[in-house]
Amino acid sequence: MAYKVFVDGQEGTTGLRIHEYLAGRSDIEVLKIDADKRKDAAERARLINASDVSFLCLPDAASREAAAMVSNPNTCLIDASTAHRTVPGWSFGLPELAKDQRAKIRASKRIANPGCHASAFILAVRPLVDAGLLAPEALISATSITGYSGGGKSMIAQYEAGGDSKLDSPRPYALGLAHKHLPEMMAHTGLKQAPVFMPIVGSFYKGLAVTVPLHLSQLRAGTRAEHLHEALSAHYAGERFIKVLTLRDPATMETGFYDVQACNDTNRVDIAVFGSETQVLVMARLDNLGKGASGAAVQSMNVHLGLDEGLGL
Ligand SMILES: NC(=O)C1=CN([C@@H]2O[C@H](COP(=O)(O)OP(=O)(O)OC[C@H]3O[C@@H](n4cnc5c(N)ncnc54)[C@H](OP(=O)(O)O)[C@@H]3O)[C@@H](O)[C@H]2O)C=CC1
Ligand SMILES: CC(=O)N[C@@H](CCC(=O)OP(=O)(O)O)C(=O)O
Repeated sequence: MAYKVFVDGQEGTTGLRIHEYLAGRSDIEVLKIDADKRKDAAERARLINASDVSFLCLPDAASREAAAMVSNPNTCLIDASTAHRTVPGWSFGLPELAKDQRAKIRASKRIANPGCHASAFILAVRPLVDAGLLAPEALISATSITGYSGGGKSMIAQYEAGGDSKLDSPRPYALGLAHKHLPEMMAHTGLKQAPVFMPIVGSFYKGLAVTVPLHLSQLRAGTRAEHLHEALSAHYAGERFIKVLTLRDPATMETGFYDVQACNDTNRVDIAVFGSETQVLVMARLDNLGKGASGAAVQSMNVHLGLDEGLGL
C-alpha cells in the first residue's frame, strides 16, 4: 500500500520541487488540496491528518500553525521552514550530521529540515569541531553565494520581471548580522559563537556555495589543510550524497574559478578544501532546491519511512 503524502504549500517553490521528486513514485500517493482551498485551515488540517507524511513548505508562521493542527499520532511532519530547527522535540533533517542522526529521523514524527545556507555551513564545519581541529569557542566567519530561488516566489518574480539593473550584480544581504540560519548553524556544529555570516544573492536561479575562511593559527596547533581534508573525508566516508573533493580540487585550480552551480539538479553536496601554508578555505556547494531544501526533505522522508534513502533523488 502506498504512503499518503501531503505538501502544505504545494504551489510554492519548494513544494513544487517536492512534487517533481515524488512524481512517478509508485510507493507514494500524493494528497492534493484544491487550489482555492490551499489556505483553508480546516481543509489543510484534514489532509495533514489523513497523511503519513506532510511536508510543510510554508512561511514560518504558517508552519507553526500547521504543526498545531496535527491530531493523528501517526502523521510525520517534515518542515522546510525555519520555524522548528532548534526546537526541542524536533529532529534535524540532516542524516549525515552524525552517526546517530538517521536513527533520530527514523524515530521522530517531527523533522525540521535545515536551511540552505545552514546545510552547507554545518556540513563543512561540524566534522572539524568533532575532530577537535576547530574549538567550539572559535570565532569564525562565512559567506554564501546563492541563486535567487532561495528567496521563494516573491524573489523569483522580482528577478524574472527584468528591468532593474541593480539585480544584475551580486547583492550582499542580512547585513544586520542576524540571519535566521545562525541559531541552527550554532546548535548543529557546536560553535558557541555565531559566525559573522554574509550571504550574497546573485542573478542566477539556483546553486549555493558557503565559504569558511580560516587562518591555520585559529585551528589546533600544527593543523594543516591536509588534516582538515582528512577529517572531512573520514566523516563522510560512505555517504552517497556528500562528496569531499580532492584537496585543492584540480578542476577548480585548472580553471581558476569555483563553480557554485556544479551540484544543480542533484541532491549532492561537494565539499572542497583549498589551502596555503598559513590559510585555508573550506567550501560547500549544493542546489538550494536540492539538498538545500526539497531533495533533503524527500531524503528525510525516505529515512523516516525506512526506505532506501536515495529513492527518487
Ligand atoms: N526556496 C528555497 O531555496 C528554500 C526555502 N526554504 C523554506 O521553505 C519554506 C517555503 O519556501 P518557498 O517554497 O521558497 O516559498 P514560496 O514563497 O515560494 O512558497 C510558499 C507557499 O506557501 C503558501 N502559503 C503561505 N501562507 C500559507 C498558509 N497560511 N496556508 C497555506 N499555504 C500558504 C504560499 O501561497 P501563495 O502561492 O499564495 O503565495 C506559497 O505558495 C519557507 O519557510 C522557506 O524559508 C528552505 C530552504 C530553501
Ligand atoms: C536568497 C535568499 O533570500 N535565501 C534565503 C534562504 C532560504 C532558506 O534556506 O531558507 P529557510 O531558512 O527560510 O528555510 C535567505 O537567506 O533568507
